[in-house]
Amino acid sequence: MTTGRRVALAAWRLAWRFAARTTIAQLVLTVLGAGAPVAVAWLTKIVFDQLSAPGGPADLTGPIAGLVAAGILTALLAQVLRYLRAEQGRIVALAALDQLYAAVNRLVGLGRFEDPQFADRLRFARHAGGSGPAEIVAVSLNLLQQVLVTAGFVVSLVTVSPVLAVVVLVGALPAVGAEFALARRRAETMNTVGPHERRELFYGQLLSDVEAATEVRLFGVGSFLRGRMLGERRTANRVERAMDRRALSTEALLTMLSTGVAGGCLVWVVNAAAAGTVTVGDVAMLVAAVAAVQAALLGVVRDLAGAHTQLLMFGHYLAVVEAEQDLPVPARPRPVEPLRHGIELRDVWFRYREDLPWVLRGVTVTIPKGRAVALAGYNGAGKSTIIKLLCRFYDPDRGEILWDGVNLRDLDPAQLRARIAGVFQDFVSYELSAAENIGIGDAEALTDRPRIEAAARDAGVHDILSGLPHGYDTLLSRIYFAGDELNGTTPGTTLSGGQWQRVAIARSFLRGGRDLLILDEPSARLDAEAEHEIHQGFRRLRDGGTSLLVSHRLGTIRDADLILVLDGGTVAQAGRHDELVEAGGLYAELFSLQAAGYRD
Ligand SMILES: Nc1ncnc2c1ncn2[C@@H]1O[C@H](COP(=O)(O)OP(=O)(O)OP(=O)(O)O)[C@@H](O)[C@H]1O
Repeated sequence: MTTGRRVALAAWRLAWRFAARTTIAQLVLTVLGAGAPVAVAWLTKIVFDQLSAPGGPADLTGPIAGLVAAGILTALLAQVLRYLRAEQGRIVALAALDQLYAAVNRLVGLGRFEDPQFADRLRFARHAGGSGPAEIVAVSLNLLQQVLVTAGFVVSLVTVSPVLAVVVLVGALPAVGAEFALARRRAETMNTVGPHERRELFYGQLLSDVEAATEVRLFGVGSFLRGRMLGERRTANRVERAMDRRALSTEALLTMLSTGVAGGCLVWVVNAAAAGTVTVGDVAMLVAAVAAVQAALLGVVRDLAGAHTQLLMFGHYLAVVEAEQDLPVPARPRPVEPLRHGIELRDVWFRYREDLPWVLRGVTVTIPKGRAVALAGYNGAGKSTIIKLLCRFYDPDRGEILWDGVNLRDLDPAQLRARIAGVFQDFVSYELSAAENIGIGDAEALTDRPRIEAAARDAGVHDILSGLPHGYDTLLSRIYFAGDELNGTTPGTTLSGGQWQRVAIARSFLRGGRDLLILDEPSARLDAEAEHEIHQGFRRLRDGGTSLLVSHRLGTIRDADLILVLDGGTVAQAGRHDELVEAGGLYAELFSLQAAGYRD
């Protein structure tokens, strides 16, 4: 099956599954709608023939009543069809949107999100995927209508002159070919323009993003970014302009061709009527038929061209919805049991892509249950990478990671992650209420205010949040209005960097009792007193539990049971703080540099 047909069938299947009734209703109205213009042409012919009949006109009540009924039906059908299309569009778009984001959520790893081609597909899918199925159905029904109209008029034309029927049909062929060629080019244009539009959007967002506003102003890079953004737009415009010019010249030629054919037919039929070989009614029929067949055929071609673009867009949607997992997930995963012995990285090699250098080169370490392990090392040494591998956002290229001896690849990633709590270096500040910002750490606790407040207390942020204009219900956002009943339309409030970090920490406290606590620079933005308090909190939280802490502030990891020093993609040193300081080497060097920094 060709890709186009497969995509069209998928769109129909979706429309059928979620909006069968509106689809059937449209189908019926489409067939009725196709009969109306043919009936009007025949009734007109009858009226004209009767008027010019030698014995004077017969009773015209029937044909006239038929014409009035056909006129009313045509107008009504168009309106009802428009409503049904919109309704079907709403129903199917909702289902398509749901399926799209369910598919995005299903992706286990992070790899696809970092793939530019996938990002482009996702953008197209988001943009057109929702409306795609309904539009494809509408285009298919339009096509059906045009084909029925054409067939009806061709049969009618044959009764006047079979030759003319052939001339009208053949005259439309170049238009069919040209419009198809244009459609293919339009699709290529969209693919070329896509990456430029994505970058244009990125620069536009930077220029309007509240987070970036400070640096953009301080560094005075607004004009630079605007220049880049306009550059991308200009490139996209150049490609689109070339396409539009080609379309303009082709369509102008096609219009002249169809007008020529219509004119030729008219001259012939008028001469034939003058010579008495055809009736006045035949002239009326031919004029209506030529116009209708040309319009219908051009409509068919344009619909097909439109369908081509829609199919391409919906093809991107399907590609996302049907995307295979970036990481293999076992059909029958082994249950993730509570950690009993520990997590082991065995000769782990990893790089983010084949064309990028190795980040980890044979890392072998054990994180024993109930122990606090810390990772230290230069920037870019691979500390966060180890954390991402432990959460199975990526798989090692070589070697394995074992949870009590079971390879992470054999576990269900969602179950594995349910056993992990953590604060990430690049934690998210959600544009949600303060309570939701914490509650999101454990979906079950989203409405459990006492638990949320207890977590906030442990993270030292309870007083700050309860002092906000609407307490925990305050929207933490600088860009959205709080639109709910409680807050009316007042703008949201935001927090300082350290306060946001405490909220992220509270989120992790909400997940207390998990088997593994991961802390990647959890206190980088905190003041000294807060850092001290928070680390006390972490100590309590990890007491008896297993934790992995990454911090450049070596003072915060000195009481870890095991410190691993990463260098050059391997574990260069391992031991307790005192042992490492005594042994000399990288850790001792980093520690004495930091200590000197505090003394000087
Ligand atoms: N998503 C990614 N795609 C490609 N390369 C990446 C990606 N994430 C990290 N890297 C690269 O992998 C290397 C290790 O990064 P990682 O974040 O693990 O270091 P780190 O030790 O945590 O550093 P830091 O102390 O600065 O946080 C770096 O060279 C980085 O550029």
